[in-house]
Amino acid sequence: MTALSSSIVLAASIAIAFRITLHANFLITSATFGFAYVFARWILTSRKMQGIAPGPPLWPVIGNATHIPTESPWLTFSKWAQTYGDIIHLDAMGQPIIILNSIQAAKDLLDKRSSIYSGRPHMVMACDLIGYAQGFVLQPYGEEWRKQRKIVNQDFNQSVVQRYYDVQETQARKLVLGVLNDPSSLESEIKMRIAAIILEANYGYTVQSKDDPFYTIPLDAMSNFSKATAPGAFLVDLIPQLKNLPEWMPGTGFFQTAKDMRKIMMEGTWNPYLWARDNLPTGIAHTPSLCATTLTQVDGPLSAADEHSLVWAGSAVLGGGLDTNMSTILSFVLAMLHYPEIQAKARAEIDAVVGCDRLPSLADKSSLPYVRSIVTEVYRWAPPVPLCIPHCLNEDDVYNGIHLPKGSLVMPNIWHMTRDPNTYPNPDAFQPERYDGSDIEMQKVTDLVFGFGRRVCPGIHFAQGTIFAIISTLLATCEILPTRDAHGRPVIPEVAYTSSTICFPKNVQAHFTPRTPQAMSLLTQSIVEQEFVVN
Ligand code: HEM
Repeated sequence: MTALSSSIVLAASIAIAFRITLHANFLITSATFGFAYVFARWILTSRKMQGIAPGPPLWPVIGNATHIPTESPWLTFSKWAQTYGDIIHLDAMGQPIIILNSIQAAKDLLDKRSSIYSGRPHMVMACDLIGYAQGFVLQPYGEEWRKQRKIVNQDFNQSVVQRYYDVQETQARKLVLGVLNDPSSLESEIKMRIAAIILEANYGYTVQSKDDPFYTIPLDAMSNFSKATAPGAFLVDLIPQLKNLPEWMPGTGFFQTAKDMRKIMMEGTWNPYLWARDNLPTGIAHTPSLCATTLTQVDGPLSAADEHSLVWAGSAVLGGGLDTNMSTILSFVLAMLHYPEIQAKARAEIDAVVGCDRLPSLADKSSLPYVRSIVTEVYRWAPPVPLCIPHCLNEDDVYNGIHLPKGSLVMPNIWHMTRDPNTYPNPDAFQPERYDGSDIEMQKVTDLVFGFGRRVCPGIHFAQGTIFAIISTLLATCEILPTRDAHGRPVIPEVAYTSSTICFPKNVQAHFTPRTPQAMSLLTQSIVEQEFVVN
């Protein structure tokens, strides 16, 4: 029984006793027993007695509910590491949460014991009432999750992902032209171009404009996903029994909200897939794509079960790939505003390797170690998913003598790991030089930032293509400069982040100017050529 439910039982018994008799002695006796019960339970559930990891003091009933911060929790968990160590146990009204503050613990548990650490939390509103658990980000560890992961892996694994380089380069160039023409469009341009890459790779579909419903409806579905999974947003997640109430009952507006969100989710997930399925035989849907790979592997139509897996795998790619990539590019722009000298150094490398007569491409990646170091330093300096996506522990476990209870949410604090001053001296500084051009050192960062074990990000290689294409094109063709205030003074945004699972730097605005007239004409020319090829 959870602390919450046992305390409710206790409170109810006291209330009944109160009604039965008003005898003062009885009341005093009940109150004394009640207090003794709560106190005894508190002692029994104390950390030492349970053998659980250290953490802030546990209060009866609520546990650590009032200690868990809502603003940038990774910063508080990082500070707590000094007091409580690498593994912290929190209790949110009966829900155990384990924070892993060390690389060693994360690897020992999430990588090496991944057979029991690969679940995901179950959220009533998002999973049961709306249906988001059909996509594999929230799916429990099991057969359907495995099937969808396989579909994504076969299209985005390291050995085949080059097939999307053209799309990534083209959209990177369009993005740069877009911000050169209108720097105020930075955020919307990044979002649109990253979504365009994913929609091409998923469905062979070319986004027509920022109003295209194949682009806008999935975005609405993703924004609803964030709302539905925000901690504490829906009471039904705290009291799951509420989902059994009749829908006509006052106070059950969450049923209608769930229906509205479900409709948007279904449209955003199915419509682009149905377009791809219908347009593949006519050649209108481009290939290769994730859908084309699976659809062309069978003679005739897919079974309903296989079609379901394909549709939801595609949806998870968009869900997993859009905000993470967007956050990375915005953090890059922010870093370049704070460290302009790094732009100059990167350009010198690009000019020496690529020259001025062509644009950089993904084929140049292996010859541009400083640009690769910049990309890695962005991941380290501002990991887009600072607390990872929580894993769920499916069995009781013991690690270094610490009891880790079944059902715990396990959160590796990636932010803390990439700021460890022993590994990364002066960790707040953006210093691509710290890798000394070594890919082994850079990989140590990507090994953290893309998650752990069997749940590790399946889009890691695809993401790295998109990010490198955009960053190298921006560096090769533009000066990234601060905007100016009314008095002509440069405005450099402070380094501040939202508190969401995928965090974004706040208020990033910049001014972009072409480095040379030649850079501008190379960009325009490459788009014209690409459109000629496609048409
Ligand atoms: C900078 C870019 C990206 C970063 C930093 C990133 C990071 C992450 C992280 C930390 C996780 C959680 C891993 C875990 O639970 O241990 C994850 C999961 C996931 N990512 Fe990415 N990701 C990125 C781009 C992408 C892209 C482009 C795709 C599309 C192919 C993608 C698809 C997914 C999916 C589907 C999952 C859920 C995997 C599962 O639950 O089994 N991500 N990502």
